[in-house]
Amino acid sequence: MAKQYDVLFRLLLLGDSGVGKTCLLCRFTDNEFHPSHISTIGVDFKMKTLEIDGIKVRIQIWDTAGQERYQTITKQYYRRAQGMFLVYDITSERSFQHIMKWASDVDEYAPDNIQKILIGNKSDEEEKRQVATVQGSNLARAYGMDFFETSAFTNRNITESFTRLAEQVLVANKKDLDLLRASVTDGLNLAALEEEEGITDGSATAPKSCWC
Ligand SMILES: Nc1nc2c(ncn2[C@@H]2O[C@H](COP(=O)(O)OP(=O)(O)OP(=O)(O)O)[C@@H](O)[C@H]2O)c(=O)[nH]1
Repeated sequence: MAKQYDVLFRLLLLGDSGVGKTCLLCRFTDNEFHPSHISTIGVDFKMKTLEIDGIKVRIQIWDTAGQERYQTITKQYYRRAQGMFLVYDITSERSFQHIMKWASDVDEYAPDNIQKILIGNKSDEEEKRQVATVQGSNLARAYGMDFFETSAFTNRNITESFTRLAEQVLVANKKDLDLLRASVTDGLNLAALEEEEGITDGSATAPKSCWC
């Protein structure tokens, strides 16, 4: 059967509990938003296929629990990720300060060539803002990351930020991609490699299905 995609990448959403990781994912994959906060337990994932430069990129996006008690579980997922979203809530100074801790966890547990993007979510809540846009962009610059202010509520910058991270991962894995382009069979294809490793099912540790 013909493949539905050329490459498969794994991205992770990290950040404090309540910053909106699940909502960002639901908005991106299902274009839905729900106002209640049901904390993710462990990890869960959703998939979406994008076409970038003629390449069909299947992205598996892992939504991790922000709560401290799940950190031992969630850190086990860092190792096989190619890209990370570090998410804070623009109405929570505390969640912004914690980005440094999330970034240092990524440095410790993720692969060296991991791609990162900083997200300041809930940009629709301007009247409650505690973190200025310039603070976000300065931090992103200090870490060498791109930066987006998003709103899962209004759909602001959602497709843009997911597409940007997927593009960065593509560029970072250019060598594998060149092999993919050159290959005449599916044997060299990253997606096939992932399938062989049996990771395309939804068997997460303690799934909270996206309830959106
Ligand atoms: N106004 C506004 N509210 C949002 C936005 N994104 C998420 N929320 C709300 O913030 C709360 C938490 O959202 P979640 O997506 O469940 O947060 P989370 O980061 O996944 O939380 P954990 O699973 O506990 O780590 C919910 O009440 C959402 O409706 C946004 O862009 N704007």
